[in-house]
Amino acid sequence: MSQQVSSPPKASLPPVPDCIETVVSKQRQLSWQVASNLFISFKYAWCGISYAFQTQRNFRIHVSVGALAIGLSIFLHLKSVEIAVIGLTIGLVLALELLNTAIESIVDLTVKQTYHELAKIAKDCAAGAVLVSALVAVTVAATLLLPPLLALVLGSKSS
Ligand SMILES: Nc1ncnc2c1ncn2[C@@H]1O[C@H](COP(=O)(O)OP(=O)(O)OP(=O)(O)O)[C@@H](O)[C@H]1O
Repeated sequence: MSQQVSSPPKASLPPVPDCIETVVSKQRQLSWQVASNLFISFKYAWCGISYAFQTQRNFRIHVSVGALAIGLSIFLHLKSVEIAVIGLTIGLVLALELLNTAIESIVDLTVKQTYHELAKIAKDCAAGAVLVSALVAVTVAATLLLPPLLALVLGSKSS
C-alpha cells in the first residue's frame, strides 16, 4: 500500500530585509517627528530633563543631593578620581530616574488608567532600578566623604 507523505506546511517567515538600513528607515517612518540635526536632538533631550525636573519630586531630590555631594567633595579637597567616582554614581541615578519617567509614561500611554499586572511589574522594576542606583551612590559618597568630613569636624572641635 502506497503511503502519501505530504510535505510539512511552510512556516510563514517575515520577509528578509535587503539591508539593515531598510529596517531602520522603515521603523523611523513610524515616528511622528525625527530630529533633523544634532542641535534639535539636544533641544529635545533638554525638554526631557526639564520635564523630569518639573514633574518628578525624586528627580529634584537626586539633583539637589548630587549637587551637595559634588560641592562637599570639592570643599573637602577629595582627589580628582574620587570626585569622578561620586559624579559617575550621581549621573547613573539621574539617568535611571529619566528612564523610570520614560517607562512610566509608556506604561500610562499603553494601559491608561486600567490596572494591569505587567504594568505594575514594569513600573515597580523601573523604580527598583532607581532605588538600587541611589543606594550605591549613597554608599560610595558616604565612604569617600565621611572620613575627611569627620576629621574636619573633630579637628575643629579639638582646636
Ligand atoms: N496601570 C497600572 N497597573 C498596575 N499597577 C500600577 C499601574 N500604575 C501604577 N501602578 C502601581 O502604582 C505604583 C506607583 O505608580 P506611579 O505611576 O506613581 O509610579 P512610581 O514609580 O511610583 O512613580 P515615581 O517613580 O515618580 O515615584 C507603581 O509602582 C505600580 O506598583
